[in-house]
Amino acid sequence: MILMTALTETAEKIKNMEIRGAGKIARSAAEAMKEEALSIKTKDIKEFNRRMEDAYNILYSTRPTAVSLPNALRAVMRYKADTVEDAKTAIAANADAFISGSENAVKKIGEIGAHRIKDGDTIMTHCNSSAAFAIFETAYRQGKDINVIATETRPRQQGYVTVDFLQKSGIPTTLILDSAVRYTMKKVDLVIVGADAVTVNGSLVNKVGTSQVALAANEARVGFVCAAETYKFSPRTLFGEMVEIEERDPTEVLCNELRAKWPNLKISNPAFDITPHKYIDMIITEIGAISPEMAYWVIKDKLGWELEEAAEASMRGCDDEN
Ligand SMILES: O=C(COP(=O)(O)O)[C@H](O)[C@H](O)COP(=O)(O)O
Repeated sequence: MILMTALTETAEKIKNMEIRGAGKIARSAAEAMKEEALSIKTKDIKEFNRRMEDAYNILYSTRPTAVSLPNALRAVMRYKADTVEDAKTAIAANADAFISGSENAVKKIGEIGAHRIKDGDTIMTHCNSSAAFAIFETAYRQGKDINVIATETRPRQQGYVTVDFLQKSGIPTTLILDSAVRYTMKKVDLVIVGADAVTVNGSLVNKVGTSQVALAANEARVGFVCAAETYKFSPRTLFGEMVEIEERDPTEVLCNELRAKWPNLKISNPAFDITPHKYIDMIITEIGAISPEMAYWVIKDKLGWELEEAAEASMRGCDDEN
C-alpha cells in the first residue's frame, strides 16, 4: 500500500483532473514541492536532495502535455545549498515566487487581452482556461457588453466549468456543442483560448478540438487569439522535440457497458491537439501581445534558453522556466 502524503495526494488530483488547467497544475505542483520540502525531517543534505528529486519525478509523471508543469518544477528545484535548512528556505522562496509570478501573469494577460475586446463583441472559447477567463472578466468589468460562447468540450465537459465562472461573474454566456462550432462561427467576433504549450514555431497545444475551432475561425475570417503565460512556452521544442499529446482512458469516451457490447471497437482519446501557428493571429502573454513567430524569442531571450541547454534538458526529461 502506498502511503498518501500531501505530495502524492496532489499528484493523484492532477492525474484524475480534480486539479486541471495548465496554470493551476503548475501552481499546485509548486505548492506541493514546497510542502514536501518543509516536511522532510532529515538533516542530511544528500538524502534531502534525493527525496526532492523523487518528489519532482512523481509530479512530473502525472500529465505529459502541459509544459507549465515541468517549467514550474524546475523553477522550484533551482537551488544550491549546503544545508537542509538553506535548501528548504530556497525551495519555499522559489515556489512562492513561481506562484505569485503565475498569478500576476494571468492578471496582466487579462489587462492586455481586454484591449482586444470591443463593446458588443461575441467571443468564442473552448475548454476552460483561467488566462482566457481573465480577459473576459477584465473586459466585462471595464463595462464592455460582451457575450461569451463556450463549447461543451467533450468528453470531460470543461465547458461547464467555464460557464460556471462566466455565470457567477454575470457575463452573458451561451453554451454550444463542440459540433456546433462551425455553424455558430458566423455570430462570433473573436476566438480566445488558453494554452497547454506553445512550441518554438509558435504552434499551440491546447484541448483537443482547438485546432478545429481555429480552422472554422480562419474560414470565417474571425480573429483567433491565444492567452498564454510565458511559462507555457516549451524550451525543449527549440531542440526539435515534439510536445507529447496525452492519450486518456477510453472510458471517458464510452461507458463500460457499451465497450462490453462492442469488444472489438477501438477508441482513441487524445486530450490535446496542435493548432499550426498560421491560424493564430496573436498570443497574449504577460510580457505583451506577440505574434506566434516570436515564440523563438520568448524561449531564447525571455526564458534565457540556448540550444545546448535545451538538448541537455531534453536528455534529463524536463523543461525550464529560466
Ligand atoms: O486545455 C486546457 C485544459 O485542459 P485539461 O482540462 O485537460 O487540463 C486549457 O485550455 C489550458 O490548460 C489552459 O488553461 P489555463 O489558462 O487555466 O492555464
